[in-house]
Amino acid sequence: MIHATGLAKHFGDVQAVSDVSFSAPDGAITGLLGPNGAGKTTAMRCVEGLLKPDQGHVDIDGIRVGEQPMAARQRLGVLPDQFGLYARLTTREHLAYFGRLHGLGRQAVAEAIDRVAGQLHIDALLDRRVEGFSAGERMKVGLARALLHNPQNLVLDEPTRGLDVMSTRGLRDHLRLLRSQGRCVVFSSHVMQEVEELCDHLVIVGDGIVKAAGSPAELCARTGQSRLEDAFVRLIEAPTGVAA
Ligand SMILES: Nc1ncnc2c1ncn2[C@@H]1O[C@H](COP(=O)(O)OP(=O)(O)OP(=O)(O)O)[C@@H](O)[C@H]1O
Repeated sequence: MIHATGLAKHFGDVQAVSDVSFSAPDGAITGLLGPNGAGKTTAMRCVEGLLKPDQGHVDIDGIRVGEQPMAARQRLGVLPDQFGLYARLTTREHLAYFGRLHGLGRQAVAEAIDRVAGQLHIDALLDRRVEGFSAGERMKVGLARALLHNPQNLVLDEPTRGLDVMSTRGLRDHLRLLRSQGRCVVFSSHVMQEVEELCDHLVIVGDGIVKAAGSPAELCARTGQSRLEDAFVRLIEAPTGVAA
């Protein structure tokens, strides 16, 4: 379970996030949805412990990220923007490196690689260099890396960017599987159809604040719209506080 409370972060003169709070429960997929520049990535990076917020805090399974970053990271898998892979390593070397960073021993790393390779059907990629991989292949390696230490919580920043229909469907199925296992999944997206299909809970972020939160059906009902896209536009354009 992930709780973000009162996050604020600025970069020079830019207030990227002013006040973002949300809860992402276990056994659910939570979507952070917002227009370009809304502050989604900044908020996610605070959750991941990659950015220190100016204000506010994040708790992962009750562990405060700012106070116990290593313990929090053990509970969290991250699929970063652009998948963050080292082109010169093979998939296996890549996964082994990250497994060791998570403190897994040699045998545990080998077992974890076998497990994620089976889950994500990437056996054929294990001994190839990441360089030259397609977007879908890179995504799978990034996801395998995120799941290697079997985390209870998973955050993904725009995971379907650049993926074709089959890879997108494969990812979607995998996120549903993780939900059915009781994991907490948070992802950011611009793609309305995707969040509508996948998310149990949506957090609408605009201008660095949370404009509204609820299930897709609740957000449609609250704004009197039948389509999520129309509800989203209403919520983003609503004066601060009115729609939340
Ligand atoms: N490292 C940085 N330095 C300066 N400004 C930044 C930095 N990171 C983010 N910003 C600014 O903060 C604001 C929020 O950016 P952020 O990337 O969090 O938004 P986003 O909702 O993820 O956008 P997108 O959907 O376009 O990826 C933007 O105005 C962006 O230019």
